[in-house]
Amino acid sequence: MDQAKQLVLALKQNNKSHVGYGLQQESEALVSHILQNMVKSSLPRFKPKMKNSKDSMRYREEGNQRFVSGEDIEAIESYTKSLAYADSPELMAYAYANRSAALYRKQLYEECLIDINAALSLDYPASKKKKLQERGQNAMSAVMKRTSKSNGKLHGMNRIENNHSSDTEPKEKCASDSSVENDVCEKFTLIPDMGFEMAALERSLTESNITCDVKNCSINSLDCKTSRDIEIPEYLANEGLPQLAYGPSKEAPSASDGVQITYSEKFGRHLIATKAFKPGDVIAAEKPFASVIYAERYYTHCNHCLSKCYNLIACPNCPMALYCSNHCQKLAWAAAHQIECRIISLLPNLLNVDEDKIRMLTKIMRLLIMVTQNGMLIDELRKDTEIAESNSDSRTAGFTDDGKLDSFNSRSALSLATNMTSRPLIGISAFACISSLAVLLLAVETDFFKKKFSLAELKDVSMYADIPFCGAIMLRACVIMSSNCFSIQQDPGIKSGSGLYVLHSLQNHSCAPNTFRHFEGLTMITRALEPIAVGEQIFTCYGTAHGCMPRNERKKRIMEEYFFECECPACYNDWPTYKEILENHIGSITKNKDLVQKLKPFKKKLLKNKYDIHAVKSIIEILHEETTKPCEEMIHAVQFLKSYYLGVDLTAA
Ligand SMILES: C[S@@+](CC[C@H](N)C(=O)[O-])C[C@H]1O[C@@H](n2cnc3c(N)ncnc32)[C@H](O)[C@@H]1O
Repeated sequence: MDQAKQLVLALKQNNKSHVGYGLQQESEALVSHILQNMVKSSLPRFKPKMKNSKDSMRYREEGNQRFVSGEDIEAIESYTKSLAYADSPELMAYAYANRSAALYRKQLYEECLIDINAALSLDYPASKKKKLQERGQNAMSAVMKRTSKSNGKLHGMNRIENNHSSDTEPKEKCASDSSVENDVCEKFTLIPDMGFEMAALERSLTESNITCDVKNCSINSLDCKTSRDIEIPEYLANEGLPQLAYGPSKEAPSASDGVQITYSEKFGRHLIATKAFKPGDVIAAEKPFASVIYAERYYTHCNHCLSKCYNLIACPNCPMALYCSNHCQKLAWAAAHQIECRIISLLPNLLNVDEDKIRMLTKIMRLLIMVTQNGMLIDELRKDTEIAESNSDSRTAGFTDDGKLDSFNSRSALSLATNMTSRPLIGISAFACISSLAVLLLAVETDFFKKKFSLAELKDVSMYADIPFCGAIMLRACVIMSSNCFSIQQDPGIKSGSGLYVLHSLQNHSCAPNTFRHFEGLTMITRALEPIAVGEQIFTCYGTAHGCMPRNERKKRIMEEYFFECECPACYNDWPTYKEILENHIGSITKNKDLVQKLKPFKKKLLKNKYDIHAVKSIIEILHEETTKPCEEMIHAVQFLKSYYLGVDLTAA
């Protein structure tokens, strides 16, 4: 048997627990072996995607064509690409100016003004400035009109300050005396030329002394949200921030004090209710330990906070990372991008645009960067790994010294389920190759290991213990992330990235879960979908809801991706899909006169006010008590509850 296969088998067979710890030595041996072979073989040349005028002009032209055909949103995306690839102030200015035209036509006037200011502050040709300024005046009038009409708060203002306005620039005189309009003028003054700021920006990024603290990065990234404010429906804004039912748990502060971490052979670690939950109660609220944007959202969403943004600004070095604000850009640089910047632009050429591999590589590299704080804490991580590996208790694996599962602690993050024993050899081997490639790129392309190595230096990789150590951490990251990551959906139906949420990763799956999740910024919030009694397990759904997928398909997917046989009530009893239930009125209560009578007052309340969420919760409680599933009315009621918190149109529910 060849050596690599033996090493993979050792990883599967020596697996001491189902969680992340206990495999460091075996993982290092496997990664070292692959690395050694990679270094010996003739690797393709690492050729990065760089900013360049040809691509910038090509995307601008693409944007122009889309603009002419009336496809404004698509044009905005093309102009954003043009901006990302621009390698001169002039090309950047063109991209901003053209994007402002599409934004103007889309009636996104505030965003339009931001881009006009950006173009004017760069090298926009003097001969074309007049037209741009005219557009700016028109956009400004439209904003003023809109603002005085609503007399409300103006959204999106921070970004103009964050991005390109300058306090030192003279402000244009206001045409009106009204205080709202004065405010508008203050925020949206068209600025004259400010010169090219790229060098200054780069300097400020490099010199930035923002510490790489996961907790703070996440909190700050929420602060930068401006466009989100507009999108949250008023009824939700009035609800205030979601509060954990019963307050935070002492053992797992991101969870409610009404749940407990438990372990069993059958379920591994999981969450059990120790107090009763009502529909809508918040069971957990958590920011991600690490999150990454999906490549298909590079030019529509902020690389750091993952929010949708029409005014993305570009990383000065690479054409792949764009941000909603300078604030997010600085946080991203400090947290991980200073290392990743070089690598992400290599991947498309290196991995032949295999999206799954690129996605996994970016995720594991991000996790490594976070757990070692940009490579500064490798020794500390090594010591901590030893402490963590000495705990053989599956329930408390990865708990901190003060006995907590901490959402922002590396030890806790690296303790999540790996499914190593159940994985096919080929899957582990593929992950080992991706991890070896990732650590090799870090060693030869960045200063992550304090210096840049040449390939020749790495012929005997055992001389540099940090390299196989970090490669092995990334191998663990592969298996952890493939079993635990959640897609992040800040806007219903739009998955903008993927996040590792430590506490949420302890939730097991059911195709008929008793909870649902939604996002506020990067924070994931889990709420009870129906009453949950003391002693019941908290279940989430891993993307195979019984209503939308037939049983065989669900079971196959769950087995292939999560390695267990789903025995939830929907699978066990082969419940029909939503379509079948609704078409055939399965479990309908219409013939149960008493129950219909009981629900009447709440339905009346809802007819009066479709946002009366208390009435919906009462209906769910009554149906939960008095019907068996599947039940047509229950489907409507829980759909309504979900839609309410997801902020989607309630009339469609
Ligand atoms: C995100 S983790 C959930 C927490 C996990 N039980 C643990 O021990 O950390 C996903 C893994 O948990 C296990 N799992 C999830 N739902 C399960 C269920 N309903 N029954 C049995 N195992 C389940 C599977 O091994 C799955 O790959």
